[in-house]
Amino acid sequence: MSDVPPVLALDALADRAAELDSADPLAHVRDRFATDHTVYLDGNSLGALPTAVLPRLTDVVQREWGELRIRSWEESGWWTAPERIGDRIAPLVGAAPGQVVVGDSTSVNVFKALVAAVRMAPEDRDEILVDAATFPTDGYIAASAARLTGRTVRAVPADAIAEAAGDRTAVALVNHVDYRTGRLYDLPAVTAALHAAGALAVWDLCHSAGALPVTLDAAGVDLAVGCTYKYLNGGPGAPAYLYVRAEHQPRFDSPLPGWNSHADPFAMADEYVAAEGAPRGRVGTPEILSLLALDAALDVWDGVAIADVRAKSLGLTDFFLECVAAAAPAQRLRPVTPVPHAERGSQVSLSCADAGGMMRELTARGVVGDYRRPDVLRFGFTPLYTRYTDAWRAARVLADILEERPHTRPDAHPDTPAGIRADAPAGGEREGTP
Ligand SMILES: Cc1ncc(COP(=O)(O)O)c(C=O)c1O
Ligand SMILES: Nc1c(O)cccc1C(=O)C[C@H](N)C(=O)O
Repeated sequence: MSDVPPVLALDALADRAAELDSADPLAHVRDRFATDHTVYLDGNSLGALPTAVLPRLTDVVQREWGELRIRSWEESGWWTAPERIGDRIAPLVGAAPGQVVVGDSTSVNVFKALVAAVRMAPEDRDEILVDAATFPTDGYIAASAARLTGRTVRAVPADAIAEAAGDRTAVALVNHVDYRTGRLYDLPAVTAALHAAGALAVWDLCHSAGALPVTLDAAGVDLAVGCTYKYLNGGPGAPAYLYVRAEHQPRFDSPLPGWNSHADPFAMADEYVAAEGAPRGRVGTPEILSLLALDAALDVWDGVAIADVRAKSLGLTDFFLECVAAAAPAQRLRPVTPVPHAERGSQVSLSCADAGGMMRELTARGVVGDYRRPDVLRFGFTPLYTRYTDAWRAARVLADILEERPHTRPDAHPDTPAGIRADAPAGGEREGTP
C-alpha cells in the first residue's frame, strides 16, 4: 500500500481518465446520444436517448400515421416491424436472422418462453428451475407458468443451477447477469450442463444484451428473452424480444396465440393455425411508436463491434473499481460485483451504509445511478456513451459525500454473499429510479 492519502490517489487518477478517454475507440459514439453534464450511470435501468429517435418518431407520427394512416401497416412496413427489428437485435445476441421477434414486455415473453418450453419437454419432467436471486418478475411469472402447466418451481442459486438440474427438470430460467450484483454467469457452460441433464435453457438477457457478447446460437440456447430499454436504449417501456431457436420453432406452442401469430391473420379464421418462424412468438398488434423508436435507437450500433463494447465495459468497470478503492476503504464501500472479468457484467454494485440516502445525495450532485435494497448502490456502465472521466467523477463525488458523513459504515452480512440479506424485502425497489 502507498502512503499517499486515498483522496490524493483518487485525484491522481483524473489524468489517467482523460488519457483513457482520448485513446477510446468508441469515444465518437457518445455523439449519437443526447447527453449533458450529468454523470449518467443508470443505463442498466433506462438507456439514454439516441439523437436519431426524435426525428424518426416525428416522421412516424406526422407522415406515417398523420398522412398515410392505415396504409402504413403495409407501405411503412409497420406490420412486419416485430421480426424486422428482431433481425436487427439478432447480431447483438449472437443469433442468425429469423429467430428474434420484438413485442410485449419481458415479463410477457418470460411467460411465453417458459410455458412453451414446458410444452416441449417430456411430461414426466415436472419442475422448472429458477435462479433464486432473479429479478422478481421472472420468479412471479415462473410460479404462474408452473401452476398453469401442473409443474413446480424450484429456486436455486444461479451458480448451482447447472448441478441442480436433473431428470425431473423440464426447463431452467437463468439470468445472464444478476441485476443486483452485476455478476455474469457462464451462458455456454450452464446451457451445456442443462442439456446434459435433458433440460431446456431459457435465458433472461436484460442486463447483458448490448453490453457484452451473447452467443445464443453458438451455445445452443433454446429460448431467450430480454428488454430493449437498458443497453439497447429503446426508451421507457420499449418492447422486449423473444428468441426461439430455429430448430424449436415448429414445436413452439405459444400460450398466447393471438391473431398476430396466426399463419394468415387477415383470414380472420375461427381456427388457429400458427405462423412459421419467429412471428409465431407474436401476440397482438405491435406497439408501433415504441417499436419504431427502438428501430431508430438501434442505429447507434452502426459500425460498432460488440467486442469493442465489452473491452470498454471492462475497462470502465476496472477503472471505476480502482477509483472507488482510492475513494474509500472497503469497510465503507464494498464492491459486490465480482472482480474476475469472466464473472462481471457491465455494472458495479457497491454495498454501503444508508445506500438509499447516499444515492439521493449522489443524484443531487449530478451522479445518477440507482439503489437496490437493502444496501446496494448500482452503477451501470454503458460503453457507448460513458466516459472514463464519468467513472472518475462518480468516485470523486462518492468520496466527497463519505467525507461529509464520517460515521456511516456498511452493515455486515457475514453469512450472505454479495451483501444481500436473506431477509431482504422483495420488490418495492423504486428508490433511486424516478
Ligand atoms: C432481469 C430482468 N428481467 C425482467 C425485467 C422486467 O421486465 P419488464 O418490465 O420489461 O417486463 C427486468 C427489469 O425491469 C430485469 O432486470
Ligand atoms: N423497467 C423499469 C421501470 O419501468 C421503472 C424503473 C426501473 C425499471 C427497471 O428496468 C429496473 C431494472 N430491471 C433493474 O434491474 O432493477
